[in-house]
Amino acid sequence: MTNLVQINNLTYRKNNKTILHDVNLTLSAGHFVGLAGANGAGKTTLMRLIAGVAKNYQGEISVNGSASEVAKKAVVSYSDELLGFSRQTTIHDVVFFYQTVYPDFSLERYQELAKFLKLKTDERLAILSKGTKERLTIALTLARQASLYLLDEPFSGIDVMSRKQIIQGMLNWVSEEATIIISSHHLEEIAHILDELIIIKDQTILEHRSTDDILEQEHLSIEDYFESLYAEDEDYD
Ligand SMILES: Nc1ncnc2c1ncn2[C@@H]1O[C@H](COP(=O)(O)OP(=O)(O)OP(=O)(O)O)[C@@H](O)[C@H]1O
Repeated sequence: MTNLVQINNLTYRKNNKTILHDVNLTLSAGHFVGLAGANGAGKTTLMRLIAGVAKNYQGEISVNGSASEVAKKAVVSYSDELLGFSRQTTIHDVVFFYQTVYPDFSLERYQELAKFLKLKTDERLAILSKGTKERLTIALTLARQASLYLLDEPFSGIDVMSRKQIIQGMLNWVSEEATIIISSHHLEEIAHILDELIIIKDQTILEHRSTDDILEQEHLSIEDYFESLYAEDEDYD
């Protein structure tokens, strides 16, 4: 069976700086995967590469067996902070754009998500709070019927009570065959829904392990295990 994501010997440089070096990763369908790492470790960059947004890398990245950017964009749902829309654009206009561009975008599913996430249709992006923008990004990303969802720090501006509800809700919104990668600096909040954890350190994937394995073998919580791998670094905040 074809792996959902297959990365071989990936190295990515930008402006003469090596951001990721010799990354190898295999992901299969139907898992919740946490992506952890310190600030600047390369989490966003890795997501952009998997989504086909970042280009000019060395090595191989394939999704559902295809390395083409068009094929990746067709099966990977990734919304990077509503970039590209003017401040005057309304939520309704953004939704219409998604419907037009992505054949797998389900308006019915978006409406369910928007109701749950308390989004209004007529508001302009300019007046949305950080948390409301994040809610919109979550709704747009999950309203596609994709094979792979990438959520990059989706909850940083969302209040704690809503965060818990949204994290729980994600278990229902994403189909069992899909895989979802979530990056977060608050592993303790998402640890209970994760099947696997990826840790990026020193420009590469230091660990990719099942969370059950970490809990059983290391006798540490997911967040304590992550912190233990970074513990030797004095400048880690
Ligand atoms: N255009 C660029 N040119 C050079 N370096 C860049 C560029 N964009 C990002 N970087 C660097 O790439 C590294 C990885 O950045 P990235 O945003 O992927 O990290 P991250 O793990 O998502 O960080 P955070 O947790 O702070 O969001 C950082 O050191 C950053 O400074």
